[in-house]
Amino acid sequence: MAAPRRAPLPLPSLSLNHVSHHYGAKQALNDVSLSVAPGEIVCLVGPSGCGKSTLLRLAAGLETLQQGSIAIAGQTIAQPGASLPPERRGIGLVFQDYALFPHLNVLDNVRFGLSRLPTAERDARALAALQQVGMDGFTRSYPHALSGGQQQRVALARAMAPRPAVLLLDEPFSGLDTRLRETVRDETLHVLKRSGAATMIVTHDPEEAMFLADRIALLRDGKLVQVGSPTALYTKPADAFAASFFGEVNHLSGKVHQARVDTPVGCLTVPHLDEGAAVDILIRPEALRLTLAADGDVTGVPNLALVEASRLLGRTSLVHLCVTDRDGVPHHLHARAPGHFLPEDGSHVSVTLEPRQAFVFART
Ligand SMILES: Nc1ncnc2c1ncn2[C@@H]1O[C@H](COP(=O)(O)OP(=O)(O)OP(=O)(O)O)[C@@H](O)[C@H]1O
Repeated sequence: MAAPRRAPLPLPSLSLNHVSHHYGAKQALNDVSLSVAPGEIVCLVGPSGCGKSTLLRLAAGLETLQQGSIAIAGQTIAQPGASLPPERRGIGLVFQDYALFPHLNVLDNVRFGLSRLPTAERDARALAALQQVGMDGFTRSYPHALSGGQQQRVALARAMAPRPAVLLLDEPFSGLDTRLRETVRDETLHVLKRSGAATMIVTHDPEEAMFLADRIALLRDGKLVQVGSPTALYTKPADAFAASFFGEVNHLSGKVHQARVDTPVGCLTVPHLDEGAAVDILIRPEALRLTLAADGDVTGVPNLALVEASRLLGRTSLVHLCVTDRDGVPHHLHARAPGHFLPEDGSHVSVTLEPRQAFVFART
């Protein structure tokens, strides 16, 4: 019987293929391949200097491609020696500083990118884009009279008004204070999703990436470390760097014995690692579940820990613990408990380890 015919997968709106880039002797990107599907949001994250902005600038055409190729909707738009200029790529750009024209009002800022359309259509499109971001009440205002959040929304409307297939945003929220940033990025997420554009966002903030992204691309020293859903990067990190990048971790070390690794708070099974291998153990603070030990004699309490300090951090409590391994060596660990859980300094707790939030990697 013939196999059922499947609908062809849509072409990715943006694909970067084997892209490498040097600034003089400095290698900023090393063989990076990444694609963004229509309607998808991909966040580029990584520590400062890892090459995020360079990748975005290459996609935008603001940097000349040296190695690899870039395609939009399956058409190559850049390869070494032959590149379409930024304005002919069908890309919308939003930068950290919004880059609005100070001498143009809000409506004219948004109309700017629509010069090829008849006037009536230009106005209608610009207004529609401003409506999408809730700024249609400010058409006659000038950028200096707008707050940072309002300017950011106008910049987004300007980038979206020509209905580009690809939107590129470089640290779009970093100029906003914490409160405003949360509101604006929530609104932006919904606007971007409605736009249907393939969107690539550069951010150095892992939490922001987890909030916005359908997929996250984690870069380190110009190389892709891992690409996947926020859940995959958080729960199945590719290495110790990826595990530490998306949240605090406790670091321990150990050795594999009979497919297990012993820690002062319990055993972890590691069938994939070689017998005798030295390993790094990374445990998220929320993986340590605490139970108060009864007052008095605590001998025999499993995985006993001494409470050194505890602090309420709002929705969670952070408990500083001292645990002792089999050799009597003390280790300082952080545990995070939901809600209000503040055992007294000097008291004892029993610790249970949630293995899904603990990661073991062979030491390299
Ligand atoms: N124009 C340039 N000339 C020389 N080196 C550069 C240039 N632009 C970037 N670099 C270097 O290339 C590397 C990657 O820079 P890039 O700006 O892409 O990193 P990034 O991840 O965006 O960093 P940040 O988060 O700090 O903005 C860094 O080491 C940086 O110093």
